[in-house]
Amino acid sequence: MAMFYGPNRDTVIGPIEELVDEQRPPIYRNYRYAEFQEEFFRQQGTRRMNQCNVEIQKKSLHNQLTCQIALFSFFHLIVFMETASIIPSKFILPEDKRPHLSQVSTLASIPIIDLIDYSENDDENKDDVPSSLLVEKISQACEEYGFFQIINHGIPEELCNTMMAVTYEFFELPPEERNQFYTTDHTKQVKLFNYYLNVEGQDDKVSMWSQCFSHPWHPRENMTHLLPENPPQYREVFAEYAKEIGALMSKLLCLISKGLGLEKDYLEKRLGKNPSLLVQSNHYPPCPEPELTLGLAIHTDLMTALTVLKQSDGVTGLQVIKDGKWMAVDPIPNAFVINLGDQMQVLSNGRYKSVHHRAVTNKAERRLSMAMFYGPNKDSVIGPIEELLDEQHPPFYRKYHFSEFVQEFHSQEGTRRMVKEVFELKNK
Ligand SMILES: O=C(O)CCC(=O)C(=O)O
Ligand SMILES: [Fe+2]
Repeated sequence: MAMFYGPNRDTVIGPIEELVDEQRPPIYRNYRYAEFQEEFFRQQGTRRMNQCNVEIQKKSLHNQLTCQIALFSFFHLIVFMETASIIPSKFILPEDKRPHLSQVSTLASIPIIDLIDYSENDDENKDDVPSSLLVEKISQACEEYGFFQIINHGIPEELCNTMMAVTYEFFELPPEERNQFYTTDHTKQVKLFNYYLNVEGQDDKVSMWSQCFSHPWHPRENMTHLLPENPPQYREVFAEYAKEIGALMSKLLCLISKGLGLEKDYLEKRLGKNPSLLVQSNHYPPCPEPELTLGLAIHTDLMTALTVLKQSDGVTGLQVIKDGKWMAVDPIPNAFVINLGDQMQVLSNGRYKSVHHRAVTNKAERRLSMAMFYGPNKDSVIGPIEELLDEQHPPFYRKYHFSEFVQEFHSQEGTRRMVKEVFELKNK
């Protein structure tokens, strides 16, 4: 365990004047420590930040500043993001990848669907019969937007608020404590990591202005002991939250199955027993230059069928594409954002959309989002649902075991991933 003691960002560093005379002229010029940090980030190659023992010895001809940095780690990246007043070039996107915030539509919105209308009748089996009007609304949202928000979903507001507060507390832990979860090993169950964007024609990857924390959300018994011990309530609150989200996911899968004209338990069965259930919490510190950065790059939720996302109240950041234009998904108090992943697009043979989205940063406030993912069991066979196919509707994808998709996903590491495209048939 290395304990570091470095200068304040504004401290001027250079050869101590008392040690300099005519026989020993200065061999370094003075610099502000912030400038040294900027130079450090500028010199980052394509290495991953998990290489905790990095040595760099490089002479910058430009300013004759020689850096020799040992033991620089992810720890510093976290500290830097949380205290920065200028942003290092490592986070700066090339012009064509920037968010162009003034062009984002704030007037349009994704559908808002009230789940209070869940059931059609009031008898004791009411939960078994979802209202056909609701089924229709959700089906339309899935076809047109691939995204919608739900209100009156039945999950206690206080539990959601506590979950968000405790997750914030996790990201507030001292970096050296949070850092124990940092890894780039994707096989790790519990991980803290950064996303990068590979830019064509550029050696350096651009880092996203966020930190992400991911772990399974079920089965609880298998993983509780792996979750953070700090904040002390994390394990307990998360277990309660996961239980509620699990029940909500079942309802949503039932509504979506009905929307496709299938039995209400079709999708849950098709996705298999022991589905892949992961949570990803994304923490976005305030950013001095929102126009130059992204919190999360444009993506679809590749490995999932369904995502239930909670976002911080009052802080906007999520944006989705609709008709080629970016649209903000402003948070509604006590609502969830629901979106479909690539597995649902394949299952519905392209009828329901997995839509591109991204997260942008802002100067004023930090933001947190918590995405709960529901993906197939690794042995499940995914492909266009047979009942949706006929002569007029030929399959657009070939069938695959989900494990095959996962393998393809990992083999495309470092590229702009096009995974479901590998399984496309010529009919498309
Ligand atoms: O921060 C957000 O709202 C977006 C999160 C997201 O898209 C994801 O975790 O996949
Ligand atoms: Fe996403």
